[in-house]
Amino acid sequence: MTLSLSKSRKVVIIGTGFVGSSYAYSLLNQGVVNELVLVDLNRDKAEGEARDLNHGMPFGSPMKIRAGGYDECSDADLVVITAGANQAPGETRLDLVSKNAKIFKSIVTSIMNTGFNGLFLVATNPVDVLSHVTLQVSGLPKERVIGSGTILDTARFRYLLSEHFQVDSRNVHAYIMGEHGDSELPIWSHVQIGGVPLSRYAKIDDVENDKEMQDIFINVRDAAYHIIERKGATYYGIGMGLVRLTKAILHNENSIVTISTLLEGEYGINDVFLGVPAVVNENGVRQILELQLNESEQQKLEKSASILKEMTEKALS
Ligand SMILES: NC(=O)C1=CN([C@@H]2O[C@H](COP(=O)(O)OP(=O)(O)OC[C@H]3O[C@@H](n4cnc5c(N)ncnc54)[C@H](O)[C@@H]3O)[C@@H](O)[C@H]2O)C=CC1
Ligand SMILES: CC(=O)C(=O)O
Repeated sequence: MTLSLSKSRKVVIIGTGFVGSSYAYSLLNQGVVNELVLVDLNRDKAEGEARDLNHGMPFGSPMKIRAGGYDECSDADLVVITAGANQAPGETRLDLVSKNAKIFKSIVTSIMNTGFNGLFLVATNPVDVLSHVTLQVSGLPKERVIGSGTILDTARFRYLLSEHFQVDSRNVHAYIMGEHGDSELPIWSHVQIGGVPLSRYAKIDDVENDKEMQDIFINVRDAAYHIIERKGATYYGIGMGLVRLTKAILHNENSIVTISTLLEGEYGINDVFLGVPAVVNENGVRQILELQLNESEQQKLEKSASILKEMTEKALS
């Protein structure tokens, strides 16, 4: 169902490559915003995408789509950053840090110079580190800088569990937390199918050490590598994940989603962006959910945080 948009909602996408254009296409299909502006270093690319998307308008919901410059950010509700380098086959997300941190410092400065006073949603990798760079350069309150974090990994996890157990993925409740990357972790202790804890549903005593469950997690963690080897990039899943977050924000949904946000003592971790479940609404991150993790999950989360902290310190220096 398409929601009626009584309130004007303007989104600017910075970077109209695979991810930015997939997000735009998904926004048009789901009728989430009134106004969408596409900005790219390659102005022709943004212009071409805007024209192509506009030709789908009679099949979607009425909205305004155009290519533009940074000045369009001055009255935007949400700026979504998908600009920068993506991984070559075999490259990790963290390998992109120096290239993309430099690009981000310039992009975020240009946006703030327009007087922008909305929310940032960051998808470029390494997303946790670049969300922190965005927070620092923008000077905005922390709740207004959101990274897509582990929203995609969580979706992959729910999908693979749903395939394994042959249950609709919307009835599988599960979280991937930590880095959007190699040190991420599955929160097995909180996986539920239709409200039934996984160990009970699947009759597995030690879920965390079960070979089939471990294989599912490895396929989640390594999904991007598998796709990049085959088609060069991933973009549909994250495009839809970004729309989910856009709806949570602009429609003030108070939804619980796994995003990257600055931790200040939650889970005993300080001053690092990482993926956690949080309540998101039109003001941004309202509240981080503090799940009761078991000892092994807590240790893995702390390890992931320490890897990100080291990378972030380098990127911010
Ligand atoms: N967070 C997530 O779950 C995911 C993140 N990604 C990340 O998204 C990013 C983008 O990936 P793709 O779209 O595949 O790359 P792409 O190469 O197709 O597109 C990047 C776009 O950014 C533009 N760009 C570069 N510098 C710019 C600047 N200073 N200002 C404006 N535009 C600029 C380029 O012209 C290009 O159009 C990568 O870092 C990738 O790793 C990709 C998939 C999932
Ligand atoms: C590329 C990337 O971050 C992903 O597909 O998870």
